[in-house]
Amino acid sequence: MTISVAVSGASGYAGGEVLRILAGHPDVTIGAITAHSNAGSRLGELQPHLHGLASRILEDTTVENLSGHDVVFLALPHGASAAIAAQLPAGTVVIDAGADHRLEDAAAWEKFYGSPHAGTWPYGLPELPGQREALRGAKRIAVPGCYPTSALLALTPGFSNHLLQADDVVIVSASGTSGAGKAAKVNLIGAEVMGSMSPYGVGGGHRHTPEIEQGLSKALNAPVTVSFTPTLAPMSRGILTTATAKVRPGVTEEELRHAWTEAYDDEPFVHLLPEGRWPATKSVQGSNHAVMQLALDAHTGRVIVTCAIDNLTKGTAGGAVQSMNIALGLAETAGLELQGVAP
Ligand SMILES: NC(=O)C1=CN([C@@H]2O[C@H](COP(=O)(O)OP(=O)(O)OC[C@H]3O[C@@H](n4cnc5c(N)ncnc54)[C@H](OP(=O)(O)O)[C@@H]3O)[C@@H](O)[C@H]2O)C=CC1
Ligand SMILES: CC(=O)N[C@@H](CCC(=O)OP(=O)(O)O)C(=O)O
Repeated sequence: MTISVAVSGASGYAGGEVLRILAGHPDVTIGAITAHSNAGSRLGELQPHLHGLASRILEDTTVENLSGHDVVFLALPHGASAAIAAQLPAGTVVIDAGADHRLEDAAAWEKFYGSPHAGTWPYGLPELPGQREALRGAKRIAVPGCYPTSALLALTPGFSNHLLQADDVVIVSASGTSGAGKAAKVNLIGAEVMGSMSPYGVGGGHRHTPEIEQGLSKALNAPVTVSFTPTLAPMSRGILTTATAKVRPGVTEEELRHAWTEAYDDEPFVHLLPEGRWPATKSVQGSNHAVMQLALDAHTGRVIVTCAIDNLTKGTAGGAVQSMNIALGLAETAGLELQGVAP
């Protein structure tokens, strides 16, 4: 079976990463590739690493150009995907890398994104409880944000097994600058970023806070509140998330390790590392894997979980392709046999 796929936002980081993965996918042919200001350009000028697709021309991102494919990936700025998605045929699998369809709470959407809520689609993080089943046969998929991917993978086993307290969750993440997209911004230029680290969105203001709270609250089946601080790190890609929460009285490190092992032992892309080894972003760079480690800090009664992903792969395009594979009944790992890189 060959699946025809269109990729919008193909000049950007997320769309480019979708193409990098699809170029090696055994069941896919790449149809239309579209952009906005770069429509009309050769892909090779904008994504020089995609050698096999270099001569392809970017078309305008229109419903007409995206129609007629089995699957459409939307890798567009927030707010741009909902209008296009609404006009694509109901039978097409539409996978939105943007935030438009992630949140269930319309008020939270309006507060953090400042526009009307477009609705909620099945969430493309199959490792969450029940989520793989929800993605089977899905025609619309919301790809999680990159920070929520790492944070939810880090803490979900603790909440779904009722091992953690819900009101004192602290998450600090460091991200490579590609997480901010390809458009030129002064805070992302080399002189600002190289050899320097700085937080942003401090004090509950980051739009991924409600997305993380939504996921953890579902895992616990009760409200979870989160303090989330993102940090810009001097690297091009990768996320290292450190998530901590108070454990419930009497919970031991052995119980914690057992819960995380049970959750991820059979997962092809999520790994609790052997005891004593801690995650590094480089070991997952360019791959769809997430690696994590945990410890119980007996002094404060907190579990510390550190999780590394590649923001563009497991955090966006890899997760998107993994979800597509599940939705279409393909092998879940198809096209995703990508390894990390050595230091
Ligand atoms: N970067 C990351 O780590 C992650 C990104 N995402 C999401 O993926 C989406 C794309 O992000 P990213 O690739 O980083 O961003 P980029 O800025 O790198 O790319 C944006 C893409 O959208 C196109 N575009 C810009 N404006 C419009 C418009 N008005 N209508 C249609 N297309 C438009 C651009 O085309 P052109 O270049 O031709 O102007 C470009 O192809 C976002 O929603 C983001 O939240 C999700 C998880 C992680
Ligand atoms: C470094 C950086 O700027 N990161 C982005 C998150 C990127 C991402 O995953 O999320 P979305 O899909 O929700 O855009 C940010 O903080 O907004």
